[in-house]
Amino acid sequence: MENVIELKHVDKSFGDFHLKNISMVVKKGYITGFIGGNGVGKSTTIKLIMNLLQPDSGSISIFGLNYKQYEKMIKQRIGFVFDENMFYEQLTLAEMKDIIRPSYINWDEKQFNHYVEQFELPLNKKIKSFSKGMMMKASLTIALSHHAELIIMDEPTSGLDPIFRRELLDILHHIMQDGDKTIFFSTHITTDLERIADYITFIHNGELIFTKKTYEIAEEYALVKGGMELLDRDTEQEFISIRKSNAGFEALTSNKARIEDIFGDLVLVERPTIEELMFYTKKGAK
Ligand SMILES: Nc1ncnc2c1ncn2[C@@H]1O[C@H](COP(=O)(O)OP(=O)(O)OP(=O)(O)O)[C@@H](O)[C@H]1O
Repeated sequence: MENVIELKHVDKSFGDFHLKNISMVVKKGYITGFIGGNGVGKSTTIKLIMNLLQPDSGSISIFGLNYKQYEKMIKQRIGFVFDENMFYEQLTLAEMKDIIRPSYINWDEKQFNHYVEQFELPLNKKIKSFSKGMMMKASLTIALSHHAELIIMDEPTSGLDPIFRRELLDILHHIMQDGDKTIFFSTHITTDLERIADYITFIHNGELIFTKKTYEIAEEYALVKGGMELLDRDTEQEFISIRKSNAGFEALTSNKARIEDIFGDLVLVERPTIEELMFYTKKGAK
């Protein structure tokens, strides 16, 4: 399976913040969701992947190519969708398109018109009058009109209402039918991932926790609930983190099978949501 994005031992520091020894891959033909709490390094990683920042050490390759020699070639093949407005607000979408079009060898006017129609975007209204949802659709239209093979999105669903979020996820799902495309997107909204992500990459405090197939997470991780009498110094070591209360404990494990061996049916073993996974991992790291 081809890796569209590959980071090897990437480090990047800003003052107190360190992105530490990140090695990760994004596989071709899949949707990978990129999760982590506030300020853990998601945008920094995306900027490194886009060559908007350079790593202090380590290497980054996109489509197997490095930015030093092949920047132009790589950028032709990426569609970058920000959560911020990246257009000139005083222009209309038609005018903006005329500025962007010459930069792309593969620009496809028919495709542009197709998405403008599908997304019901006004061509002749100033972009400053666009809602956040319209802006997102415009951004995606541009990415799809130059036949980007890799679509990278930083928080595409933040600030969108639930109906539009769902619509956007459907659009992304539809884009994937093409087979050649790869989507990498960061989000805080974990239910979005449960809906469409094939892989999940999780970072915390500048460190990569894992990249896993979404369904594997449910197989390996478990939320375990039981009585306090089951916990002692040894059994506590089996968990990533534990929340204790008068009613008993609730804890996260990354080794569901082992917990089942140790506790049998003395505990309740449930499938964690991605939100619970993030919550307990953060707690465990403290
Ligand atoms: N250009 C910069 N100069 C200095 N510090 C920066 C710069 N960019 C990011 N940081 C710091 O690096 C850390 C990680 O930021 P980053 O934007 O990557 O996090 P994030 O995971 O995307 O967070 P959020 O989900 O809140 O957007 C933060 O502490 C931030 O303040």
